[in-house]
Formats: sequence, structure tokens, C-alpha cells
Amino acid sequence: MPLFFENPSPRSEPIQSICCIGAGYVGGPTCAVLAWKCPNICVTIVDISQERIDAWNSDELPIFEPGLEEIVKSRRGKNLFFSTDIDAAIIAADLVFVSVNTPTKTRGVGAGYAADLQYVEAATRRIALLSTKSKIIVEKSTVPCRTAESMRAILDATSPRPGVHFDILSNPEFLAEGTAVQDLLKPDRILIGALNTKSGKLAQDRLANVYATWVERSAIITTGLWSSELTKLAANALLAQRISSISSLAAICEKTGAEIDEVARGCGKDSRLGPHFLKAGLGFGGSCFQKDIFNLIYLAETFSLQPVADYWRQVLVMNEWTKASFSRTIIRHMFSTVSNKKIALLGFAFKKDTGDTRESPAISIARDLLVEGAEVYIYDPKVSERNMRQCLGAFSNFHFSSSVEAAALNASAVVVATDWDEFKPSSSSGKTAAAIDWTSIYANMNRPAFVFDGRGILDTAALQNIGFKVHTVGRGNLVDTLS
Ligand SMILES: NC(=O)c1ccc[n+]([C@@H]2O[C@H](COP(=O)([O-])OP(=O)(O)OC[C@H]3O[C@@H](n4cnc5c(N)ncnc54)[C@H](O)[C@@H]3O)[C@@H](O)[C@H]2O)c1
Ligand SMILES: O=c1ccn([C@@H]2O[C@H](COP(=O)(O)OP(=O)(O)O[C@H]3O[C@H](CO)[C@@H](O)[C@H](O)[C@H]3O)[C@@H](O)[C@H]2O)c(=O)[nH]1
Repeated sequence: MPLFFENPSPRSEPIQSICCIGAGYVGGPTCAVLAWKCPNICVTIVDISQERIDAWNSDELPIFEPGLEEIVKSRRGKNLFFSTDIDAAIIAADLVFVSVNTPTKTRGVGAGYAADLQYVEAATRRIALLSTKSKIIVEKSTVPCRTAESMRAILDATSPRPGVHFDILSNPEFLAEGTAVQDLLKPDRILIGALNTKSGKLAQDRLANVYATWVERSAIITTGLWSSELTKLAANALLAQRISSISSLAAICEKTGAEIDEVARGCGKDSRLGPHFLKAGLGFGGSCFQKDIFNLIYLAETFSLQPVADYWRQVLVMNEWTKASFSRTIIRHMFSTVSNKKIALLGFAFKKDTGDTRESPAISIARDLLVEGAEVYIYDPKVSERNMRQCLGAFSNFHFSSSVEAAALNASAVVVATDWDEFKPSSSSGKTAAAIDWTSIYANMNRPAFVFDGRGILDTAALQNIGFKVHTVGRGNLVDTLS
């Protein structure tokens, strides 16, 4: 195991200048909120993508997050800057967040499982090459356990200037998309991992002081470097495991007449279990859960912990089965053929309040239906047709709709794939916006008119009263209706 040398000239003054490498879903919101809360710190978010930086500097931000636009616009040009001049931002910074993407490798050793660390390495090399003063380097990206060791080796081997020293911290991000701003303003915890050295502890304190501007000290947890790196993977694995658990129970509900929301409520009242993350649906999507579990599986296999790897793999197996099973249910109930039938797919984002479609369950559902020859019309309030086309690739024979009504006109079925509030009955959405007029939708659909509620957000009884044949995930109600 390589030795981690003490930084011989640690510094303790407050952080004044921050560079964030990576202007994505994490770098953008995280550092915009930081700039908003710390007006005395100059924050520059840099990226290699000119298109992304231009968007951050425009009226149309590259990502949709409730509350983010106001924050960005209030600080942009004051102490918050978006730039492609990566070198200048690195040189000026006291602290650098590395917030680049860490996707699953698609080729070579560990393909399909290991994290692709090429972007982390490129950013680290750039920091080493350009730094003219000592800096704190912060792993913000989700990385395999002991990545800081590789970063240390790269920094030590490539930094050309004597007297320039780096302290590496792990500060994983726990925000969820769609609630990023709230999560950042009031995080459950801030985790800062450091080496147990004098300079490591000093660096940890300096970053903690930045967060303490708006986060209670009791929520700022300091740990060792490796624990912090692993905690990020562990938290995501545990959350995803809970969704696979509820998906498996939903499948049993569909066969037995039990209702998954009632089961979840009954279980969630147990204070040892808690009520969160028990909503059954189409399994988990998003850029993180699957990737991070693959990462954990790879880590386990690297250490020959095969039962451990198999245990976590099953969480992913269950998730894939959940999506495929929902598609099969649609086809089975529509008399085992959807060929040439118009089907409205409501929602394409992986969850509500984001335009992000990475690993969205809607992609699998759309593909399954298109393969069967259905005429799929997709509507999503925040996802562009271009984005849908990129996601569906070869399956480009879908139709883009600009409203629920247009998607459902003359359709044989409506499928709800994302839990957008605008799809919910007005009483449960908590919004004043007009709810969907299902009576009018029904009047303009083929008979029998089916609704497949993949998110369990609709009023099943009300829809059945109108005349719809309804299948809600985790309920055996269509079987009851048809029998
Ligand atoms: N998306 C989330 O909600 C979320 C939450 C917590 C943690 N994370 C983790 O944070 C990391 C970033 O995720 P994301 O969703 O923001 O990814 P993203 O793809 O949206 O953004 C990453 C950005 O980094 C840029 N980049 C890559 N290499 C670069 C380089 N050398 N120099 C400058 N810019 C470079 C890319 O162009 C891209 O814009 C990942 O490790 C992810 O697992 C994501
Ligand atoms: O009860 C639930 C909760 C979530 N989901 C689904 O699970 C997926 C993930 O949802 P969520 O965790 O809310 O969003 P993410 O933005 O993927 O956030 C997760 O992944 C991030 C990236 O690592 C972490 O920072 C967050 O803490 C972690 O919640 C989505 O498809 C949701 O629809 C359910 O089906 N049922």
C-alpha cells in the first residue's frame, strides 16, 4: 500500500476561490448553490463542452431543476462564472471540485461493470500540470473505493513545481434530481473524507467551514477517505435495493389481491423501516443507481467476494425484470397483440421534475412496445423530441406528442411511465393546474380503452367508473375488472 505523505506546508485560511470541473447535473447545481450561499467565494464552473457552458450562460439552462434558474441568475457574473477556460480556473483556485462523469466502462477490462475513470484522470492531470500554488482537490464525482490513491499518484508524478502540494478529500454528492436545490440547501448530511494526517484534517476543516455557512455543523460528517468513497456507493446500493424489494412485493400483490401502497404504508410505519423509498413503480432509473451497483459488484469481484457480488447483482436483475414484466402485462391485457395499435406513453424522464432521461424505465417500455409493432405516441413536459430520439436510437419510429390529449387521441391504451404531478388527480398532486380530463380522453379512445399506471399515481376507481380497463402496478385490479 503506497504511503500518503503529509503535506509539508498545510494552509488554514478560508477558501476564497473554487473551481468546479464538470458543469453537469452535479457540478452546476452544487456550485451554483455554494456561490449563492457564499457570496465571498468566487466560484467558476468549467467544462470541455462549449455547448453546455453556453447554455449555463444563457436564459435556457442546460438542465431543469426547480428553483435552480433563480439561483443561477442571481449570482451569475457576480461570484458565479461558467467557462471553458479550464486552465485559468484551475490556476486561480484554492480548492477544485472534480465533478466529471464516471460512467460504466463499455469496453476492455471490467466492461459493463467498472467505472470509466478516464475523465477523472484527465481532470487530475490538468490540475497537476497547471497548479502554481497548493490546492485542495475534492472528489465530488462518484468513484470506486480508493480512487484517491490513483489521484495522489498522478498528482505526485506529474506536478512539475516544487512547493506545490495537494490534499485530496472525498466529498460525495447525495442530491437527487428533481429536488436538487432543496437537497443542497438542506442536506441530510455533508460527508467529507480525509486522510488521518495533520494536513488532511486541516483541509477537511477548510471545506467543512465552507458548508457550515449554511449547513448545521451536526450534519457535517467527517470520516476517513476510503469510508467516504465507499459510503456513496453503499447509500445508492441500499436505496436501490429497497426499490427492488418493493418491486418484488408489488409482483406478489398483483397475484394475490393485496395492494402494494397499503403494504408499503403498513411496513413504513415501523420506525425501523421508515416510510421513504417504498413507492412501487417501474423500478429505478436515472444515471446513478445501476452504474453504482455495477461499480460495487466489480469491487466485490475484484476481491473475490463472489456471494457479495451476486447479492447486489440480484438488485439489478429484479429491476430489469420489473420493467420487462410491465411491458408484458400491457401486451397480455391488450389481447396479446399491440401491433398497429396506438398507445400513448405519458412521461419519458426517469422521474418527475427533471428532463433527465438517463436509464429511464420509459425507454425500455417504449422499445418493448415498438418492437411489438405498436404506434407509440410519447408526451413528456420536459423532454425534447431530440432527446427522445437519442434515447431510442434505432427505435425511431415513435411519434412525439405535445400534450396528453394529442397522445391519447384515438389510442387504445394510455401508459403512465413517469410520476409527473400533471398526470396526477388534482387532489393528490397538490397543484392547482388543471388535472387531466379523463372523461374527455375516454370519449376519444378506441374500445376497450386501457390505462396502465406504471407509477401508481392515478385514481383507479375513478377511471374504472368512466369505463377504462385499468392496470395499476402492484394491484391485481385488472384481473378483478375483467373477471
Ligand atoms: N446526476 C446526479 O444526480 C448525481 C448525483 C450525485 C452524484 N453524481 C455523480 O457525479 C458525477 C457527475 O455526474 P453528472 O450527472 O453531473 O454528470 P454529467 O455527465 O451531467 O456532467 C459531467 C460533465 O463533466 C464534463 N467533463 C468531463 N471530463 C471533463 C474534463 N476533463 N474537464 C472538464 N469537464 C469535463 C462533461 O463534459 C460533462 O458536462 C458522476 O460521478 C455521478 O455518478 C451524480
Ligand atoms: O420510492 C421510490 C423512490 C424512487 N423510485 C425511482 O428510483 C429512481 C431514482 O430516484 P431518486 O433516488 O429519487 O433520484 P436520483 O436522482 O437517481 O437520486 C439517487 O441517485 C443520486 C446519484 O448518485 C444520489 O445522489 C441520490 O441520493 C439518490 O437518491 C427513479 O427512477 C425513481 O422513480 C421509485 O421507483 N420508488
